[in-house]
Amino acid sequence: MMKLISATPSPYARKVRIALAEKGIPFDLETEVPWHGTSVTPQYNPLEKLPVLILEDGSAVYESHYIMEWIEAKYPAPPLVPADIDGRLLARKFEVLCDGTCDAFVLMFFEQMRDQERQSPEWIARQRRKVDGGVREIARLIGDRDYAVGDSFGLGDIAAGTVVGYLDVRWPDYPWREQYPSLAAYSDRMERRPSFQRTRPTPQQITEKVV
Ligand SMILES: N[C@@H](CCC(=O)N[C@@H](CS(=O)(=O)O)C(=O)NCC(=O)O)C(=O)O
Repeated sequence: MMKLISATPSPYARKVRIALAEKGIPFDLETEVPWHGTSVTPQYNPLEKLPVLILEDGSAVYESHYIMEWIEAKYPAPPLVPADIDGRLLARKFEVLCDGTCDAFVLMFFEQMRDQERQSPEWIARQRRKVDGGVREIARLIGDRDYAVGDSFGLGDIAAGTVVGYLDVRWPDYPWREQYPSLAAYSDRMERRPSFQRTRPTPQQITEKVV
């Protein structure tokens, strides 16, 4: 059976977990803290990042957007991207926008883990601007739509739903719900899907020095 290396808060890993659940693909979940010396992630990904999908032949598929593309290519039914090229491209654009928003948050999160006097306020402000801009654009694209792309659930919803679900867990004070009530209602609808309910993110304790 395939195995997915994951971490409890990871929005990137949650995308893959949701896709596998929506397609009914069985897999073993291996949860770890990739920041700890005990992490097995580097054995499978030279970039030392999870998620990593380990195939039955032992080979590894890594980088969440590529794992999502791999899953869609190998297990096309039910589709998570539209058949039309513009719909497919828009779904991928959502994933780029949402992954990038998470990336900026992660950079800010770890900068703020540094001793106060070693933190760069300029760097934090730059990353915060990207998180604000990313969430603003996600809210604009979603508007008051039922789904991110077209008229059915898919990759765009997985990407958008996981990034705001991640902010709820990692940055509970971030006021995106007050700023974007339609996005908040959309997120609440997504979180009612069984694939989202089974993959709710939770914080992890990082006990080793990372920065
Ligand atoms: N672009 C990567 C980002 C993955 C990523 O940053 N993973 C984190 C864990 S989490 O932030 O998703 O919880 C990681 O493994 N970090 C370890 C490292 O960067 O060395 C993807 O989309 O898969």
